[in-house]
This record gives sequence, structure tokens and C-alpha cells, in this order.
Amino acid sequence: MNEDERVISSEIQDNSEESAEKSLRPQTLSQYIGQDQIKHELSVYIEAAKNRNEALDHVLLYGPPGLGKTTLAMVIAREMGVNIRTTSGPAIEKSGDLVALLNELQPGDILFIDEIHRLPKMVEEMLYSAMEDFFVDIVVGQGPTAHPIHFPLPPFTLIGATTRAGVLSAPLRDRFGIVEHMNYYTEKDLTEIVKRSADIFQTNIKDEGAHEVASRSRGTPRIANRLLKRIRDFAQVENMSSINQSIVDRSLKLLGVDDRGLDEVDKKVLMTMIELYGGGPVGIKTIAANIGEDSETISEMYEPYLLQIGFIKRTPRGRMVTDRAYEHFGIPSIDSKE
Ligand SMILES: Nc1ncnc2c1ncn2[C@@H]1O[C@H](COP(=O)(O)OP(=O)(O)OP(=O)(O)O)[C@@H](O)[C@H]1O
Ligand SMILES: [Mg+2]
Repeated sequence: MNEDERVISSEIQDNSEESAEKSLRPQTLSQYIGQDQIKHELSVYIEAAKNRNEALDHVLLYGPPGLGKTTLAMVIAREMGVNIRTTSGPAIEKSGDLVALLNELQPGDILFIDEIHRLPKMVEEMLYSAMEDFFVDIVVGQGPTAHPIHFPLPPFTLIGATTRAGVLSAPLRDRFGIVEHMNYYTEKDLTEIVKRSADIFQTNIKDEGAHEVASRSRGTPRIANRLLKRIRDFAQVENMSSINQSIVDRSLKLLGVDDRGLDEVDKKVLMTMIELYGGGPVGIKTIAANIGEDSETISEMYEPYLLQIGFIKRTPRGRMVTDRAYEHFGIPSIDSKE
């Protein structure tokens, strides 16, 4: 199945979803639900930087897609009272592109680079001096007239976002003074997010309905908002005045999302491990080959949530299905899996 068609994909799917997300984005730290530890730390750093009248230290946000990294970057800009320019690693193809972006910054401004692990090496290296000492050295002219120019920059804040902190080079990672790991949201926080989004959509939702959506959203606000939108359509067609648990349940059945937020692909992953490999241990490449996906997709899109809910675990010899997953599918686990 294509990620663009998967209702529980944590990736953004199309333009209409992108514009819906804009309207749903919290603007301030106090509107930003959950991630309490991160919010607390950031509020301290923000206040301190503002008191000293300095740019905020560089911030690295990492965690799975759809958890609110872009949103948080915008919230930080707003709380700091500065402008934010957003771009992404793959969009900055050459050093000149980076210089152009940096050149437009006012003192204290934020440059947000999404997917910062995908920056070209040359550009990344140029960022080192920009981040550390606020200058870049560029070469102008060609051949015999080529000469380096020392180009000073205003103090600025780089916010980098990545789903894969592990692949960032050490010199880049070390230049971020503030590093925050975003975690999956609790059901309680997601329930709040669903209620807030329903409010913005001007849709009535019962507490039980919001909770039901939350518990099937894989800890991910983007998924919660997407499911809510689909369910709202079902409720409208059925002329329901508010969304209750039963309409959530029926809609998600039709969409192929089970009570833990798993879909067909997740099931295929788990059932392959159970039926063909006795529950593992089995390597990610083997699983991928069996279900016709590439192993990177499995390890980035499917595995993190299955690990999070304890349906699989990592061992030195590969992944193993846990008893909890056997229970979920109502399959007896023959030998002890521990
Ligand atoms: N803490 C939150 N409170 C309320 N809504 C949130 C929160 N975090 C994220 N959202 C909602 O979830 C959606 C996705 O958030 P966002 O685009 O910031 O995710 P992301 O981490 O940048 O994802 P990606 O890695 O795919 O870029 C947004 O529309 C936003 O409305
Ligand atoms: Mg984003």
C-alpha cells in the first residue's frame, strides 16, 4: 500500500491536509497540548533569551513524523516575537541557497530547516561557522579572480527538525545547544487535541468519542486530526448531531483501522513474523521482502509504533513478536516468548 493512501500514515498526504493543518496549529506554548517537559524547558530558555535580549540557542527537534515539530518551531518564533523562515534539507541544494536564506535574517530571527539530516554535505559544513560564530566564508568570482569573502551574519536561531537524529553528523548535532526528543502523545493529551480540533471544525464530539479517536491514533496528532475529519464526514452523512463512540467505531472499521490503531500493513508485518517465522527473531530485511515493502519504510513508518505499544521488541538477533501482540490477535503463543 502506498503511504499516501494509508489513513494512519503519519506523513502529510496532500495539499488539502496541509491547509487543514495550518488552521489547526496551536499558536502559543499554552495552546500546545502535551510534551510538558519540552514545553517547560523551552519556556525557561525563551524567557532567559528574551531577558538578555539575545537570540535563542539553536534548537534540534527530533522524533517520528506528525508529532508537532513544525508546529513547535512556529510556536517558538511566536513566543520569541521574531520572524521565522522555513525550508527543508533537500530544498537547499547548494551553498548559495543557504547564503541567500541567511542573508535575509534580522537579528534574533529563526531559520527552520525541516529534514535537516538531508542537507547536502557542503551546505552542512557551511552551517558550522554560521551556527557557531555567525559568519560564512564564501568564494566570489571564478578562476584567477576568485577570492574568499568573510560574510558576517546577525545572531540568529537555527531550528532543525529530523525524524532520525541518529543519522545527523556529530559536528552538526553538537552545535545545537537545545536538543529535544519528541515522544508519542498519551491518550489523555491526544483526547485534548481531538477536542480542540473538533472545536475548530465546529463539530460536536462526546468525551467518549474523543477518547476513542485518541486511542486509535498511534500517539500522533496528525493521525488524530485526519481520523477526526473522516469520522466527521460519516457522522454528517448519518445526520448525527455529535460524534459518539459508536460512530467512531463504525467509521474506523470501514477505514480498516482496528482498536489499537493498526491497519492491514501492520497486521501483515506481525502475521508474517508469527506465521512464517514463529514470532521471530527475524531481521527487518526479511520481513520487508516478505510483504513487498522496503526495509526503510518498515523501520521508519511501521516499526516505531509497534515497538512503542510493545507488540514487537528488538533483540540482537532481530525483531520478535511479544505475547501482547499474540493476545491482540487472539492467537495462542505456543512457547514462551521471553
Ligand atoms: N501539541 C499539539 N497540540 C495540538 N495540535 C498539535 C500538536 N502537535 C501537533 N499538532 C497538530 O498536528 C499536526 C501535525 O503537526 P506538525 O506538522 O507540526 O508535525 P511534524 O512533527 O512537523 O511532522 P513532520 O515530521 O511530518 O513534519 C498539525 O496540524 C497540528 O495541528
Ligand atoms: Mg513538519
